[in-house]
Amino acid sequence: MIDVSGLRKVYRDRGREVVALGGVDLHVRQGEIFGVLGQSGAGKSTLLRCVNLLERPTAGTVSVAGRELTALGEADLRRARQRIGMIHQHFALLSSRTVAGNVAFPLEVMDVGRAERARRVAELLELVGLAGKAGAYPAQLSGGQKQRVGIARALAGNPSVLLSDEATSALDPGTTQSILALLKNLNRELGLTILLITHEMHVVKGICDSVAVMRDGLIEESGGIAELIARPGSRLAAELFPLPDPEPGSVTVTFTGRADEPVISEVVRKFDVDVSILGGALEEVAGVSAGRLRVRLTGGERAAALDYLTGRGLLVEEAA
Ligand SMILES: Nc1ncnc2c1ncn2[C@@H]1O[C@H](COP(=O)(O)OP(=O)(O)OP(=O)(O)O)[C@@H](O)[C@H]1O
Repeated sequence: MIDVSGLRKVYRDRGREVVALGGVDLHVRQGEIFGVLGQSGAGKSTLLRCVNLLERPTAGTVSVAGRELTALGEADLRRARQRIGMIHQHFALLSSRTVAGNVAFPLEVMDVGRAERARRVAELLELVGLAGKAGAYPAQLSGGQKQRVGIARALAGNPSVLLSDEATSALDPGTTQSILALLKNLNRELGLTILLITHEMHVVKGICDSVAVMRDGLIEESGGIAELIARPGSRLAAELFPLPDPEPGSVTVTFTGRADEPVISEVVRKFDVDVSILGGALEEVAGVSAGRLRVRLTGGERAAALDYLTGRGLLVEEAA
């Protein structure tokens, strides 16, 4: 649905070149929620703004829903952008317009007639749970309600893709959860593809199917969440399950979706090893439980026990 290839963006800042994107490839499948995770300055906002060409890339191509945006002239690009919604950290609402007026704004730009506009605004406000707030002004709304208006406005043009620029970063934890739940619902019910950028792991954990980890203008790793966690040396796994540096001889076992299988008691029984637990963490990620356990295995048939764990589909990493 979104294909980004060889994307570079170089800013010129007081005679100096800043490489914000150093050659980024990204593939977001139709109907998925894809998170781009990274620290401040990693290049996330630049990447998002290049996807709808608010920012012109220095090099590379961007295609959305089968159209190469980087090949379009301004008029075609404006039309293509109507099918790409965007929501912002600080909502970007017009303070002089009511909730209904804000949601109607893109429909006015698209020349949608008055009656159809009113019907569509009512439908969108219902969809985001704000049916009773049509006449309120942004200053009279909570942060979560403002973001719901932002989401309704972003959906006005029936987009196939929604871009989210740190949409929950200005919200408290409870409100964040309700906005994430709304985004997940829209993704499921409308088949909306969502590309979101965030510096918050709990956003990724809560709703993303796939993730790319960015640093210094490059993607360090990307893929389905369960697949990434199971990849040796995964940065995502290290951030999700922070454990101290491994002691020599210790073993780190990473698992997804099998927390209730008694594998540890099995290896103790089958291979006569002693298992000491040194640390561990368990999380619900993308709807499945996943975790990391740091253990020391001694005695018995240690090597066979490790092979058995690998054979059961667990990632087994032994510290030298
Ligand atoms: N208009 C600009 N002019 C010059 N440099 C810029 C401009 N916009 C961004 N940069 C630089 O590009 C790099 C990437 O910035 P970007 O805002 O994309 O990162 P980010 O990961 O979104 O960070 P944050 O979460 O803090 O917004 C940074 O070094 C930033 O200083």
